[in-house]
Parts: sequence; structure tokens; C-alpha cells
Amino acid sequence: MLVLKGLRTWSFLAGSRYPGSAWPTRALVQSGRRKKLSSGAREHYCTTSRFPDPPPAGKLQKSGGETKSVICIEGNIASGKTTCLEYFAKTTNIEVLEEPVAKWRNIRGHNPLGLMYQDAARWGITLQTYIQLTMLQRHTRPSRYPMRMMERSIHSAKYIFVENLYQSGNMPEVDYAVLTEWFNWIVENIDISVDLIVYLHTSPETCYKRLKERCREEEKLIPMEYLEAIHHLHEEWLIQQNSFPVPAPVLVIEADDDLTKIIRQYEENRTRILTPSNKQWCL
Ligand SMILES: Nc1ncnc2c1ncn2[C@@H]1O[C@H](COP(=O)(O)OP(=O)(O)O)[C@@H](O)[C@H]1O
Ligand SMILES: O=c1ccn([C@H]2C[C@H](O)[C@@H](COP(=O)(O)O)O2)c(=O)[nH]1
Repeated sequence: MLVLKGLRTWSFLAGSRYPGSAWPTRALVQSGRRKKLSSGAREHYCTTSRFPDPPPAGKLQKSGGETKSVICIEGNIASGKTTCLEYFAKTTNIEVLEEPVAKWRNIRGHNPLGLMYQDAARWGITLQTYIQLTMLQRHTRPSRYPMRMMERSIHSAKYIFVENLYQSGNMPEVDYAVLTEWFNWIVENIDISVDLIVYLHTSPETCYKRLKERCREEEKLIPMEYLEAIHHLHEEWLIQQNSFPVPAPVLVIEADDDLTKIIRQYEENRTRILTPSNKQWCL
């Protein structure tokens, strides 16, 4: 392991290892189909990889047992997810839930996010255990709104970030196995269903530029290779759909553009984003 300025650096692109996944993956997701939409957004829909709808009897429901639509905004670090949520929060009457990053930066005076970036092999399991819990809390939080828009999901925490730690050799197999068992139990017993994934598709270079502009203290250590690895895992999961189950149809927004153009895309896709039950545009 390389050491730089006293900190453990990252080795991101170790060989692929996928034991213990919750579902059979490649065989299922290869039946996914895709089409190009006129608005410039691409849609990918994989019926066979969706969670059962409604959830099987006996599964714990979201608190209150109410039925609501859940839209998850997925994408690389600094791809513009929070900005997207802020835009929809201002212009629609829906519940918007940002990622609980403040909690990840301060749990009883400790900063697991910062620790993870300093020494991923030591603190990766700590951070991801807490993220899995806080994302579960997000998914199951009671709401009076019929629609919820969330930043990321418990699914991407597992399939992107845990996976990256494991594949890059920064998470021991035993830690990966324990997190996977927890995740599988949650999937099988708690309703964490999603109705639409909006994937903000960016180049790692764009994210690197935006990350530097945003200048979050803990993220100053992030090298370009990390964003490339996270990008690659998103592409496999949501575009090629050949790594892990995709829990909902995917609407791809090309998000490298400046803010004015992105907002135009949000407007062009507003109905599709806010009517996830309308599958007319799906294959
Ligand atoms: N389309 C855009 N063009 C230029 N800068 C953007 C754009 N979208 C977001 N930003 C800026 O990039 C940084 C990261 O955006 P943010 O929404 O926080 O990303 P995320 O929530 O995905 O990490 C912020 O400083 C934000 O103001
Ligand atoms: O499961 C996760 C989710 C997020 N992170 C890290 C990545 C970023 O440094 C922050 C917040 O992400 P944004 O993309 O800026 O919203 O949290 C993680 O390590 N694991």
C-alpha cells in the first residue's frame, strides 16, 4: 500500500470480486432493454431486476404503511445531485431528502467520512455501516407527501461505495460479508423499494472540477482515479446493467452541461421524473 504524507492512499481498481450478492445478477439484468428518448434523456428499464411490487407479504412496510412514489437521484460525487434536489424542492410540492452527510461528518464528535478518506482500509467498514443505517432511516422515514425524492439510496451505498472499497482491496472479505448479510436481510425484510432512478451522467473530469470548486474539507484527498472508479461502477450498474440488481427504471440525464442547460433538461423531463408510475415512456 502506498503511503503519501502519512496518509494511506487509494488503490482503486483491483480485480473484480462479486461473492455474496443479494440476487443472481448478470443473467437477470441482461434482459434489460433501453431506448433513446427525444428529450435527450436515455431510459433503461429492466423489468426482471426490479423488486417485487407490491412487496411480498410479511415484509416490513415503510413507517405508516403508506404507498408513496420514491425517486432516487444517483450519480458520482459532485455530479450535481444536491443541486438537482434543491431545484425540485423549490419548484414542486414533494418531499426532498438530501443525503445525511452532516451525520456522516459528525457522530458523537467523530467524523467517519473524514476518517475513511484518511485511511479507507481502517475506516471504510465504519463509515459504510453507518451510511447503511442512515440510508435505511431515510427510506423508511414517515412522510405526509405522496412523493419522495432522495439523494442516492441504500442500493448505491452498497453497490457503488461498499463495492469500490472491496474491489480496491480496502475492505477485508469478512467486513464485506457482514455488510452484505445486513444488506440482504434489509432487502428481504424491509420495504426499500424505489420507483425511478434519475442518473446524473457526468464525466469523472467534470466531477473532479466541481469537487474542487465545492471544496469539502474531507474530500481534498480524493484523486481523479477514485472518481473514475466510482464512475465505472455506476456505469456497470445503471447503464450496462451487468453488475447488480437495478431496483427501478433508470432515466439518464446528461449532466456535464452548465446549470442553465441542466435546468432546461430538468424541465423537459419534469413529467417523466415526477410521474414515475407513468410507464408510457418505458420499453
Ligand atoms: N451543472 C452544473 N454546472 C456547474 N457547476 C455545478 C453544476 N451542478 C452543480 N454544480 C456545482 O458543483 C458542486 C457540486 O454540486 P452538488 O450538487 O453539491 O453535487 P453532489 O450533490 O452530486 O455531490 C457545487 O459547488 C455546485 O454548485
Ligand atoms: O455510500 C456512500 C455514500 C457517499 N459517500 C461519500 C462520497 C462523498 O464524499 C460524500 C457525499 O457524497 P456526494 O456525492 O457529495 O453527495 O459521501 C461514501 O463514501 N459512501
